Amino acid sequence: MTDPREAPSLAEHGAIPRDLPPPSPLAPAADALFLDFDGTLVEIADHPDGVVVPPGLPALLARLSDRLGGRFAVVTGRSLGALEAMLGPLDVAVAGSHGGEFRPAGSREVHALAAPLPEAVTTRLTAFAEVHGGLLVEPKPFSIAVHYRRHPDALPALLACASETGEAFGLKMKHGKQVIELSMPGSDKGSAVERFMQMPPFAAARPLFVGDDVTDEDAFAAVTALGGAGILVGTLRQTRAQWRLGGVTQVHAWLAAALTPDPDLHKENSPA
Ligand SMILES: O=P(O)(O)OC[C@H]1O[C@H](O[C@H]2O[C@H](CO)[C@@H](O)[C@H](O)[C@H]2O)[C@H](O)[C@@H](O)[C@@H]1O
Repeated sequence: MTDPREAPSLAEHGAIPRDLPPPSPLAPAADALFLDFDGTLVEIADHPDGVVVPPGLPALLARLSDRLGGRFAVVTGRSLGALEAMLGPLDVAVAGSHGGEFRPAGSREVHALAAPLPEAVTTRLTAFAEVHGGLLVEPKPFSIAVHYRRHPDALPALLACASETGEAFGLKMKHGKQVIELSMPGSDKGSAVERFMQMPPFAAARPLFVGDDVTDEDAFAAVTALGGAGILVGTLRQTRAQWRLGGVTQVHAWLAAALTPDPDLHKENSPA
């Protein structure tokens, strides 16, 4: 089996993703592609604002969307505002704040898939961060992130505070890469993918989701349930993804190769 679109079920391979084989071109008429941002399209940096965006990345995203007839989206934990602050205005479909914000391709109208985060949550976590060495708080419209990368000793206290705050406000807690996030219920990356897949031009396509973080697991589960496959980026771990790419460099190489026109496509589509 060499095609990620023919991924086996988890039971068949014991939930250990296999290295993605050399890329076959994305099938323009059949595939939908969803990409995470941090740790997938850009390398992880010490600070959320310290990420280095490769100069050709916005153009690459546009080409992927064109190639797939619009069945393409970036699905990130960042707010859409933060994403576009780095990439510039995007015409492709996007979902932000871990599925809380959703925008179809070619539109500037953002749809909310969750209720807004109560201001009191930001107030509470900001106060906590101040007395713990100035932890970095990143409020978003439908979630909030507290980064402990520069203050790892604060993690036990942060977990306790986040857990208590999550219970008090009915929020979901996620433990990402050196970050604790609290999100409004009712949305995650999986529900964002499901929402896209209900809409034209996504409907009936085979979805692939490429992501590195535990917060991408909801999306891996969603694409698998829809007949597609998850592609984990980075080191091996327990995951719902079926396939794996070694890192950001390998993701870019895979995307570049997947964009290469399929020499057999014309033959396959030609009448006998
Ligand atoms: O869903 P993603 O696009 O992967 O976003 C997940 C979170 O990414 C950002 O934080 C992570 O990346 C930072 C920059 O490399 C790094 O400093 C931090 O430690 C990571 O957790 C972003 O700041 C969050 O809002 C996203 O939810």
